[in-house]
Amino acid sequence: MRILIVEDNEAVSKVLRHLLMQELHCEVDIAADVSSANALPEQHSYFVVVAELNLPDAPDGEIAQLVLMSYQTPCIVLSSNLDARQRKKLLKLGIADYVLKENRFSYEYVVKLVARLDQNQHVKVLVADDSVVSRKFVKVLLEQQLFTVLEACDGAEAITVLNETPDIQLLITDYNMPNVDGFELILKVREKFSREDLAIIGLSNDTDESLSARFIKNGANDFLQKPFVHEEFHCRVLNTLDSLDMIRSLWEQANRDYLTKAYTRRYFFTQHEKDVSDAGQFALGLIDIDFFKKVNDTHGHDVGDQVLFEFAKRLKNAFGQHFTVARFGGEEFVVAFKGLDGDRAFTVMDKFRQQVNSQPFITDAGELTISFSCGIAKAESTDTNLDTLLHRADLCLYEAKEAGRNKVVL
Ligand SMILES: Nc1nc2c(ncn2[C@@H]2O[C@H](COP(=O)(O)OP(=O)(O)OP(=O)(O)O)[C@@H](O)[C@H]2O)c(=O)[nH]1
Repeated sequence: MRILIVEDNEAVSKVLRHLLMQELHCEVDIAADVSSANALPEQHSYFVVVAELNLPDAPDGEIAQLVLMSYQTPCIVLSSNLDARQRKKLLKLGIADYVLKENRFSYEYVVKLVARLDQNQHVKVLVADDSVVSRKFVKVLLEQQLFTVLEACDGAEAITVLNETPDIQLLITDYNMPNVDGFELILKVREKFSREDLAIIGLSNDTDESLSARFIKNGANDFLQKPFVHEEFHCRVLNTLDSLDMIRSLWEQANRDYLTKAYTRRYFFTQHEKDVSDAGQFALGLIDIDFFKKVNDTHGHDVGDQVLFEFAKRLKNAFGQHFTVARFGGEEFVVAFKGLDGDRAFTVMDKFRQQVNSQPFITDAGELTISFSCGIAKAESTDTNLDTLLHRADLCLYEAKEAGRNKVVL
């Protein structure tokens, strides 16, 4: 990512360049005025231009138009003070945002904004509104922030689009729509998409003051009364997406192991507790890497970590697409073979065992040959919980270790 700063105050441009390079690891060019900036976009392609509003050779914000029209690049405007006329003009032009140079937080905000714009390129937003004018207006605002925007003319179409495009992260929906209105839409959507899957913002020009609370009680994350100003819209959208990121990150921390990114014991139990007593086939494999302490003792903890990471990667590649792969702690892993009987689980696990043992692990200490032992237990009609199944798998694992390791025991 490459960024251009057009700023005549050297102290400001240096601080900004330092922060952008440090935080976002991007390349940054600086121009002190428009005439020196003009040559640069021919040499480089810029992700965004951060430009001062009043430059020596462009004293009235002409730079913003130049960046948007000639450079065809998103623009963040910096200013020491912005009057109402200039603000209106800039928003109408379609800048990504403006930042008032008030204190050091202003520069941190610029960095956060650039990072968010970069992320937004991969974020899909669905706008559901029966008014074409209103829908297009919201779409333009979102595209200024580099979001990919999909449209639906009512709630029914919104549901279809969401089902066809499950990676949509944000739904912005109007209240009054034919067929399926905003409330009904949210209720239907929340049956399938949880708060960590999809964020929702409600919109309405209805004057009923209970609307915002009703939207949020029905499952929306936020609500905006129409007509709204650009800045409020952008802030609400960004706040909502920040919260979504935070919820997802908490979910990841609770459900994925930090080192190997395999699922945690907690996720394993919440996901599979019921499978034990269900009518379908269910088996699990409890895995323990052999002589792992020796890897640590001989080559150090970091090499031990590399082995764990690579082992989990191989496990996920082999089974992760269809089955849950979890790290229970240390060098112990579990695979939940939902839909497989014990014999089939044994066969696939034994094949994996042979692959692991025959393909050395590349580590900082060179190539290491790794083996593991595994106990497989299948669910019986008398089983009522995962612990009893895990206990049986553990007994089989013990047998595999006793029999010399590098073995799978059913
Ligand atoms: N590098 C690293 N080591 C870990 C981690 N968690 C646990 N260990 C180590 O894993 C080792 C487990 O050793 P043991 O339980 O004695 O088992 P083993 O050496 O694999 O021997 P067997 O299971 O009997 O074949 C210990 O040395 C732990 O310190 C981790 O996250 N990283």
